[in-house]
Amino acid sequence: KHGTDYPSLDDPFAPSALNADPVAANASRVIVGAAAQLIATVRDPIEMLQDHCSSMYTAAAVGFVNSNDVADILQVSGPQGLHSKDLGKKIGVDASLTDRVMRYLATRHFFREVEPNIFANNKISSLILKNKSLSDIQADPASKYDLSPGAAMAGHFAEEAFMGSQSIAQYLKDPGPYQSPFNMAIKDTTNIFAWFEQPDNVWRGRRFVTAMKGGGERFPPEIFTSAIDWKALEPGSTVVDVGGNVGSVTLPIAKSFPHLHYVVQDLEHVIPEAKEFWKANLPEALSENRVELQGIPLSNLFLI
Ligand SMILES: C[S@@+](CC[C@H](N)C(=O)[O-])C[C@H]1O[C@@H](n2cnc3c(N)ncnc32)[C@H](O)[C@@H]1O
Repeated sequence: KHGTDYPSLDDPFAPSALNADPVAANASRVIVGAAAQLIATVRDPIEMLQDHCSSMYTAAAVGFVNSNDVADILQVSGPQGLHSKDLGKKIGVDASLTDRVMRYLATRHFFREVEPNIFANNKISSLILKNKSLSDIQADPASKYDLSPGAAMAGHFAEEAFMGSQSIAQYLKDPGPYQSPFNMAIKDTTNIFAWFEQPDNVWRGRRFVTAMKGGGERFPPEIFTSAIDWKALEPGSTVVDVGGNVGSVTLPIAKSFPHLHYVVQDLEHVIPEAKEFWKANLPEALSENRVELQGIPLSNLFLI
C-alpha cells in the first residue's frame, strides 16, 4: 500500500509511512504475540526460566553501551563495523570483555555482528544514538542525552529503574518509610523527583525530561486525541495535564482542539525546557495564552 519495504533489522531506524499506519502496527503486534507464544511453546522451559530470571544482564549491558556511547562510536565506522579490540580501546575496557558484552547484545538483535568480533549498529541500537558528534558528547556530559529520547529512556531504565527493581520484593511486603522501591534501594525517604533535584542528580533529571519528550512522539496522535471526547467540552474549558512534563501529550490535543484552554503542570525545573518545547512545536499556543505552563514547587510534593 505504501510502496515501501518493511524496514530491515540491519539498517538504522528511519521513520516510514508504516510507523503511522494502524493496520501495520496491529499486524506487527499480532506477529510479535504469536512469535512469543511459539517460542514459549517450543523452547526448553528451563532455558525460558533462565532467560526470564537473568534478564537484568540485558538491562546492565544496554546501560553499559549507552553510558559509554558505543552506538555513537560504531556510527563513525558505518555499516562495515568496528572490531571489539578497537572499540574496547576507545571506551577503556578490555577487548575480550567488550567482545562478550557486544556478542551478548548482538545475539539479542541489539547491534549486528558483521563478521566475527566486528560490530555495527542496526535498527535497535540506532535508537540510542545521541544525535551529536563524539566531541560534543564528551565536551558536555550533562547535556549528552538532550537530543535522544531513546538514549535517555534506555539510560533511565537501565540505571534508576534497574536500581529500584532490586527492592520490589522487599517493598511489596514492607515498604517502611519509603515511597517506592527505588527510594528503598537508595535509602532516601523523599521521592525520585526530589532526588533528581539534588546537585549530583540534576543531569539524571534532565535526562528523564528528554525521555518523557519521546512519549508523545512515539505514539500516533489519535491515541491522545480520541481518548476523550474533547469536542464535547465547552469552548474555553480548562484541561489540566497534571505531571505533564514538557506537555508532549497535551501538544497533539491542543493542535486538534484549539477551543480549549490547557494548563501543563510539572515541577519548576521542567518548565524552562517545556517553554522551549512549545516554542519549537506550537509557539502561538503560548502567545495566545491557550497553553499555560505551571511550575509546582518541590515543597508541594505529593505522590504520583
Ligand atoms: C512519568 S512522568 C509522566 C510525564 C507525562 N505525563 C507523560 O505521560 O509523558 C511523571 C511526571 O510527573 C512530574 N511530577 C512529579 N512530582 C510532581 C509534583 N509534585 N507536581 C507536579 N508534577 C510532578 C515529573 O516531573 C514528571 O514529569
